[in-house]
Amino acid sequence: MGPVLLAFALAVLAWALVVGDLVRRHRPTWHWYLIGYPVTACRVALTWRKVAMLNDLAVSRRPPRGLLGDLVVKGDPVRPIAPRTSFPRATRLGLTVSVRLHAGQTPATYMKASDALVHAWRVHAVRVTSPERGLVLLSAMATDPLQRPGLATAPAELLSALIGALESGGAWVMNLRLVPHWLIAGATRSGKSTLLARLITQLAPQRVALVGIDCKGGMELGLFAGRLSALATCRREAVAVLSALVVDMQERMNACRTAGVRSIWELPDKLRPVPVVVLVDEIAELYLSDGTRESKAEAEQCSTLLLRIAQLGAALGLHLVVAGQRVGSDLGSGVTALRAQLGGRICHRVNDPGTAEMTLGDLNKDAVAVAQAITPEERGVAVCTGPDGGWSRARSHLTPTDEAVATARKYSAMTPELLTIVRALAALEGESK
Ligand SMILES: Nc1ncnc2c1ncn2[C@@H]1O[C@H](COP(=O)(O)OP(=O)(O)OP(=O)(O)O)[C@@H](O)[C@H]1O
Repeated sequence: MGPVLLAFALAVLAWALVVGDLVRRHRPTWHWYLIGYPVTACRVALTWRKVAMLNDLAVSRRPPRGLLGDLVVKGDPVRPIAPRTSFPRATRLGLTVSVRLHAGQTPATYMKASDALVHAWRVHAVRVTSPERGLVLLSAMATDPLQRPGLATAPAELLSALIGALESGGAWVMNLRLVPHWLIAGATRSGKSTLLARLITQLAPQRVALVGIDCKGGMELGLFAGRLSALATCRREAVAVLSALVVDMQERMNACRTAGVRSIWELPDKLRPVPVVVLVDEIAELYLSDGTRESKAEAEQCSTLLLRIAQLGAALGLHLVVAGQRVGSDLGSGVTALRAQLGGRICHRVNDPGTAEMTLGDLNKDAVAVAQAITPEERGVAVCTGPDGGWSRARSHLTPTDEAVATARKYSAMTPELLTIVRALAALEGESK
């Protein structure tokens, strides 16, 4: 009987392994709840004390010095106590543990230890947040949720665009009413153009004017020309378009002043001008100068005009979405000043640490580190800021170019005419003839 039983046990084990592997591949959530979560929860419980001690999360109630006879001796604190944790709670493909902070500790200490937790718990990532004073929440993710993000949904609102999915599984939404201006950074092939295409397809069906500034000869934004109220393809045209927008902005200001309101959103529907979203592809093209006086003057003009629109445009329905491969202070002080006005930030994979720092550094140092860890294979993955001041990893929904172009064409009849800009561009054309 012995060998028969052994063979039977081995067969059951082999069957369980095969079924387990099938479930893991085809039903990862079931696999997580049945096997992954219990195993990881045990790992959290068994390793917590050791990880806490090795990463300075544990503290000793006794002072690190004491008296030995007449001698004062110093040494490592004895019997350090690890912070109290809650029972690990399962989430979809992850778990959360809340930790009560020792007096004097801050969430930053836990952020530093997150890498050690990743290895000890054998999970994809651990994020640290602080939902209330004295408490940190450690959220562990078993796998990268952005590898195959689900299609998130969000309510359709004016000036709001569903861009993709957040690491938490929620919808990644760019709402220009909540955050009026945005900076998007990313190296070549990181997913910037795909994101801009996604934004255009989402805004195209709305009563919104889209203005493009693409000084790479209009190669990217030119594809959507049918739905653009104006397109500048060189810096000279950009200056004309931005100057016309500033004139338009002054008219909007006058309209608000006459009606005694603070923003165009308080104007009656009949009087409210159409909101304008200015999309700038490759910001560096506007700021770089070849050293000639004319080029320097143009760069300075662009810088001043963009800054004016960013400073005053939000209440007047003028919004900036500025994208670039490299955003650094070497482009001039104007870029740093502009960045301060662009509250929304999106950072894809970047080539230089300076760009990640410039995009996210003034908001959150941990977000910079996470953006720098995005690999070339993770196209469309970015670190984005939210309206509440927080940040998250996210991935845009892949919108193929032909689909975006078709959508722009479909809604081309909805393109509002911005007369000031059309006249400015016509005047420029007249000058060059
Ligand atoms: N969200 C995404 N999911 C999957 N693939 C993506 C995603 N976004 C972009 N890609 C892929 O990455 C490639 C590069 O994307 P994209 O052209 O948008 O990059 P880019 O940053 O604009 O590059 P460049 O500056 O050279 O134009 C494309 O082939 C696209 O299919």
